[in-house]
Amino acid sequence: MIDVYLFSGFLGSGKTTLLKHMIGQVKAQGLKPAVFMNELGQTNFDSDSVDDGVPLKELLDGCICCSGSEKSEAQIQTLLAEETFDVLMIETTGAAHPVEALDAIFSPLFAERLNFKGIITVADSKRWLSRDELSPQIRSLFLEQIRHADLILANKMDLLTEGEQAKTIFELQSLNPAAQIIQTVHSKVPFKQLEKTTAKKSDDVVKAPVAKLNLDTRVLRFEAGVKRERFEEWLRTLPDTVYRIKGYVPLEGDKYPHAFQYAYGMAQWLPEYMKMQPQIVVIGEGLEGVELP
Ligand SMILES: Nc1nc2c(ncn2[C@@H]2O[C@H](COP(=O)(O)OP(=O)(O)OP(=O)(O)O)[C@@H](O)[C@H]2O)c(=O)[nH]1
Repeated sequence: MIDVYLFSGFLGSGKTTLLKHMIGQVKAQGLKPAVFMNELGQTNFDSDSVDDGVPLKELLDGCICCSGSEKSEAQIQTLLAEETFDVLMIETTGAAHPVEALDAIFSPLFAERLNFKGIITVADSKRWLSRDELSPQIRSLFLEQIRHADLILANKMDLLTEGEQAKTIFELQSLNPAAQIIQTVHSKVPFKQLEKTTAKKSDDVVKAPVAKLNLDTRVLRFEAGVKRERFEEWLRTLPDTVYRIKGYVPLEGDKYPHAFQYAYGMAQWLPEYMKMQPQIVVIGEGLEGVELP
């Protein structure tokens, strides 16, 4: 399995700086890193930070979250098909909600190959102290990135007085009591600290991991084809806390499993012209009782 780390954090907080350190350290351990970068603009200036020889894929001018997640999936799939590597580091845009960015990683296509290690959020400590100046929308994203982290780097500590440093750590910890917080300057942290990070996991059925707030994922496999009606009936019985389903559903009588998407109670079926693994990933809270019909 390939370990996957998701780097989150507000614009300019120090994600690319972290990426550079991590690439060096991963290599020094004799492991091979690969990088997936997401930029909102059409050009990725940060890609120069990635050494030659490190497999790199980019999603430009779109967000890894929401509408961009399918493109991201395709890019990650290409990376897996074309390259051999041990660690995948994903840098999201500063505008991405970290939990939405997980969508691309939780694809059923990768369930057997990717081991999600967690969300590492680089928090700009200086900005944290002046967060009240941000617009409510941006502030809320800023807080979400910290709230959902498995590991928080309280970065840019060099710009704070001792008193401000203590205040920042206390406040960050109050916002996300479960996360480990490390104070950093220029995102300097040993890769070993990241390796210790684990995203919350559920039972054996879970192949993909979990973000905070009890978000679980389950991979459910089909043994045989199902009737579409029966499957849609089953969807209606799911609790509201199932936020997302995607994968491939084999329908009785059809040659190939259909591509299937479900979000906000709405289902979408798409024909598929290749034999994909008949399995779906379910993402939500309280998924213990969720079984296929
Ligand atoms: N003073 C100070 N500057 C830092 C620190 N960490 C990063 N920087 C600087 O902050 C700027 C932004 O750092 P990046 O690593 O590019 O930030 P980013 O999160 O990748 O930025 P985006 O990709 O635009 O979201 C750079 O000029 C860094 O040198 C730090 O701990 N202290």
